[in-house]
Order: sequence, then C-alpha cells, then structure tokens
Amino acid sequence: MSKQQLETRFKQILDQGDKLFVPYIMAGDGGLDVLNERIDFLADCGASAIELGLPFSDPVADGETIQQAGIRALKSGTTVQRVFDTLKQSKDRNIPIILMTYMNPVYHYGIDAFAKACVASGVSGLIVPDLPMEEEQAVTDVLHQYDLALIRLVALTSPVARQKELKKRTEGFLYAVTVTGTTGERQTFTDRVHQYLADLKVGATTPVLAGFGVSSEEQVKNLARHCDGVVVGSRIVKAFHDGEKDVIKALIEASKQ
Ligand SMILES: O=P(O)(O)OC[C@@H](O)[C@@H](O)c1c[nH]c2ccccc12
Repeated sequence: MSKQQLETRFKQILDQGDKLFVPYIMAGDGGLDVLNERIDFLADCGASAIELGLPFSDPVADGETIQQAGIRALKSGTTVQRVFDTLKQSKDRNIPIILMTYMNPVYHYGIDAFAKACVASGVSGLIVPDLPMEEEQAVTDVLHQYDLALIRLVALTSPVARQKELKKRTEGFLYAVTVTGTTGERQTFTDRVHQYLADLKVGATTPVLAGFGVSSEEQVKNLARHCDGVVVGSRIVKAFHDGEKDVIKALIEASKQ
C-alpha cells in the first residue's frame, strides 16, 4: 500500500468517528510461520495498520518486553530477508504495514534495496527511531521515490521549534511518544501529556498517535480523546506470547466509537 493509500485509509476511519489503533508486533516472535496469521488476526479485530518490528541486536528504544521478543525472534532464525519473504507471501492484504527498524539494518541492506523490498512486500512506511531529523534526507530521498512514508517520532522533551518542524514534515502519522524512556507498559502518564497531544494536533497535516506505555482499555480511550489514536506495543506482544487473544480484541475495540 502506498503512502497515499495509508493516509486515505486513516482518514476514512477517522471520518467514521473511530480512533486509529496501531498494534505493534515483533516479526519472528513465535516463529515467522505465524506472522501472516497474526497480521490477519489484527486486521480482523479492526486494527488501522500494523507496526511490524524487525528484531535487532541493539534495540536502544525498546523496553524489556520487546527486547525479549526480539531475542526470541533472532533465536528462531529471523532475518530481514526472511521477514520480507514472509510478507511477500501475503502481499495483497488490505491493511497497511509499517516497518519499525533501527538504521543499522537498513544501511546494511542498502537503503535503495530496502525500499524496493518494502514495496515488493506491501509495506507502506518506516519508523526509524535512531534516525534524527537532521540526518534523514539520505533516507527520505529514497523513500519518496518509492512512495513510502517516514513516520517521525516526537518526544515530550522536543523543544517547540522542533515539534513545529516535525509537524511540517509529517507523513503517514506523527508518533507522539508519551513517556520519557523506553517502550513498556506504564500505570500513569505525566499530567502534561494531554496538553502535549493537543498542541501537536494544532497544524499537523497527518493524524497524531500517542504511543509508549499504553496498555489498558482505559488508557486507550483516555489518550485517544486528546489525539487521533494510539499505538500499543508491549501489551500486544505479551498477549500474543501468552495466548491472550481476547485482550487484543478488547484493546482494539476500545478505540472504536
Ligand atoms: O510497547 P509500548 O510501550 O506499547 O510502546 C509502543 C512500541 O512498542 C512500538 O511502537 C515500538 C517498539 N519499538 C519501538 C522503538 C521506537 C519507537 C517505537 C517502538
């Protein structure tokens, strides 16, 4: 799916009055043979898009749950190439896939070859948390040729000028990180979080999604009220690992009207 198709799909969901829900899963956790099945399950539950993590040995932004999932995936023999090959087997799915990867695997694969493989596997965009805005052009020049989105992260600690620039550049959606720290479930958020999300919404040309720490139905509803939806990672990864599919269904349901 192209960047435009991803953005159109998001708009349609929001126009219906629902909020966006983007679950994160780790490619190869549970073995690559379950990957397409898990994507289909999430699509059937009503996910708006899937954030698919590539396992990597130095995942600096990942908390314990996702680190462990990455270790399991690497141990079971997951590689970047195998993830692309697995995605290709079910390329005509009607849910956008956003790959979450660190810069090293992209650079190692070759930026152009990586982008080509994304298109051939039905991927719509990338999240690259260790690619700062100042360094992104070498990547975005290529992604734009292939109609792929670079989804950018903004932090609670980003100064106003930086937030503004990120809003200007945003593609697909703006990923508003709701904690200062790594991924992982949280009980509470800082009081500032609602205002932060509301400020990001002003003038942003794509939806704004809140992510990091979101793990209960109540948190989904509460945060989504102040922006366009949420990303949920660790809780979904844990639920797949523990076989709790009802938890996943209920979390996604909480984002609907
Ligand atoms: O796990 P959490 O706290 O629900 O946060 C989402 C997150 O897992 C997912 O978006 C993600 C996983 N690894 C990342 C690295 C950087 C940015 C985002 C991510």
